[in-house]
Amino acid sequence: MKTRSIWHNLLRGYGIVNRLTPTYIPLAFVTSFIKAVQPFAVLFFSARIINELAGARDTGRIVLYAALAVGIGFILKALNAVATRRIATLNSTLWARFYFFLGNRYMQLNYDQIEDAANNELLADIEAKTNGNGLGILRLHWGLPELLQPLFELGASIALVAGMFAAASSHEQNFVTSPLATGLLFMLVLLILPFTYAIKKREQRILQQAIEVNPKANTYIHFFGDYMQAKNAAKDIRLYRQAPAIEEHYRKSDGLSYWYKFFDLLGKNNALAAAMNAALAGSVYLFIGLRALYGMYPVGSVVQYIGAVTGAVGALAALIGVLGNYMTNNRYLDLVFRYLDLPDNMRKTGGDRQIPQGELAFEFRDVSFKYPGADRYAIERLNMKLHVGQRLAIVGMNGSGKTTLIKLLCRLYEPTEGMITLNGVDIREYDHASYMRIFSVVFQDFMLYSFSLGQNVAASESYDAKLAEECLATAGFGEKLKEMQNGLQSYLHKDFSDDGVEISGGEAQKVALARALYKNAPFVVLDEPTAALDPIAEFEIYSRFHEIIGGKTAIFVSHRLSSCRFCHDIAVFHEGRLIQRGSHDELVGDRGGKYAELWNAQAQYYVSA
Ligand SMILES: Nc1ncnc2c1ncn2[C@@H]1O[C@H](COP(=O)(O)OP(=O)(O)OP(=O)(O)O)[C@@H](O)[C@H]1O
Repeated sequence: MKTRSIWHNLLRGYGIVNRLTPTYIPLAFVTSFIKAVQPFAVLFFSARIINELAGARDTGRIVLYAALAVGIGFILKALNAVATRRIATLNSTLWARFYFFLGNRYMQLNYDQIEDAANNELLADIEAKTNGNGLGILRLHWGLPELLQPLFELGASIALVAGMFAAASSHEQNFVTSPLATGLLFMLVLLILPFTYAIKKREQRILQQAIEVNPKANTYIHFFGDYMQAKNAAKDIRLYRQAPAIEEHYRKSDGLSYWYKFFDLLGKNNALAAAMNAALAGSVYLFIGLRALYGMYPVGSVVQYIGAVTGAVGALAALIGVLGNYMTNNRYLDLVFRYLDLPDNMRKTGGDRQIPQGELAFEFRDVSFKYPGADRYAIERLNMKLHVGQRLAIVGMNGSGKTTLIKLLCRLYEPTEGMITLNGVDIREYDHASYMRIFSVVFQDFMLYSFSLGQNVAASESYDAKLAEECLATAGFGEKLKEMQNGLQSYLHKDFSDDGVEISGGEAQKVALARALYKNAPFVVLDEPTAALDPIAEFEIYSRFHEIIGGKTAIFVSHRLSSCRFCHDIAVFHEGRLIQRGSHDELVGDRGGKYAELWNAQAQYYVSA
């Protein structure tokens, strides 16, 4: 994929830095300016003081220069301290803000984009390059003072060295004092720059190899870093002795040899740069010293010009390095922008129709669906109607397409062929957000977050406590709630509170059910809602199922066929096809049918020997 121009990426990247840490850019300008100018201000006044000492010796002036040097130095230092403190706070929060920014984008992606491995790999790559190597947006953030400071230093050096040229024209006595000699000195300075450029370029090439040598290296480190500490992996790690396998992956994934090469080169380059700088500084001292001997400059100006010329060279070398960094970083900025520019399918396909008032009826019209990259249909030519108030149970063997059907209904995926309609209109024509409001779903792999119980039930920061308690009681969590010291305010898990409560899998399922009830949507979809419940809790839920669901429509996926009996209507799926539909008695009566086969297979465990 083509990398976008560095200017485009820089502008967009700094736009993001500004959005994440709004005062950072002006503060970076202030601190860089102060840091750059401060030594030159001291240099300037020191030169004036020496000139006075060597010349007119006017005490008043000397005191004035000293006072100005100290006063300006003090003001600059104080300003710098304030700005630097603020910058340090912003630096420490940027990382978190950036991850929140990436996470927010992730939440906006369409579900099929999340299940797309390429998108996940892209995100892992961005996180790894950001976290492991400080590249991408973070690099722009850290890099700004590195860019600005030498720019200001260059400006200040040029301002201080200007007098050197003015003096040159009026003092020509010999070669040393001639303008040609000034020109040669600058040629020497300019000659060093291409060397510096070549050195930095090589450094950047090796750095890039080190970063790219094993594109998965950081992804592995990231993944295993999380996995090794994941609470829900702890049991498997111990029982399947996964630690050696993890170590092996870690070992394979390291690209250390390139890093050694990079640091080795960096050391050599630094030594070479130091030698070049020393040679240059020597030449500058000699040149300016000789000119002072010929009376071309007052002695104080020697200090000023030497400081300014060497400062300018240092600033130029630093700028070359920083620009190299920016160029290397461009491809990592591109990764971030590729991720941010992933198409917004969810909004694009959503029309703006509002959900009709009154009765709602869904229809699957010849719907087929294949997961991206799959060669087999997960749902094939499905024709099915669903009316308000209906209780539909969906049964079938593992992998028969039950959960996929729910994902299609909830618009997490779009049909590959055919369409799903609501009151005769393609569901894609409805406004996405209002469409989502008509479903309360409990998925098999539901998630609760480590916030308070009440916030979990309401899925929001604030909640109606009475309603939350009622829903919890209806879902069978009433007794447990009474035991919880802080009631609805009890935190689940200990991530955010030491008093957090650990709940069992079945209790969590009850909370998830309460969350679905709290939402009070007209369609309730329950995918294996009682798989983790004990037999008594399960019996309670099913015996009160009609009371719990009320006038709502319920779609209910379960492997426990006995719990489907209360549904008016049972749909049997097999290999992605709807193969039977009817009441329990009708389906059991069809002795050669799949339902009877599943029913009999399950029933035999309950028949006493
Ligand atoms: N994200 C996915 N990508 C590719 N294929 C998938 C994905 N999710 C499910 N499948 C495949 O689609 C088919 C139907 O899966 P689905 O989850 O709908 O089955 P299910 O009837 O709900 O199964 P179970 O009873 O085990 O929950 C299976 O063959 C499964 O392997």
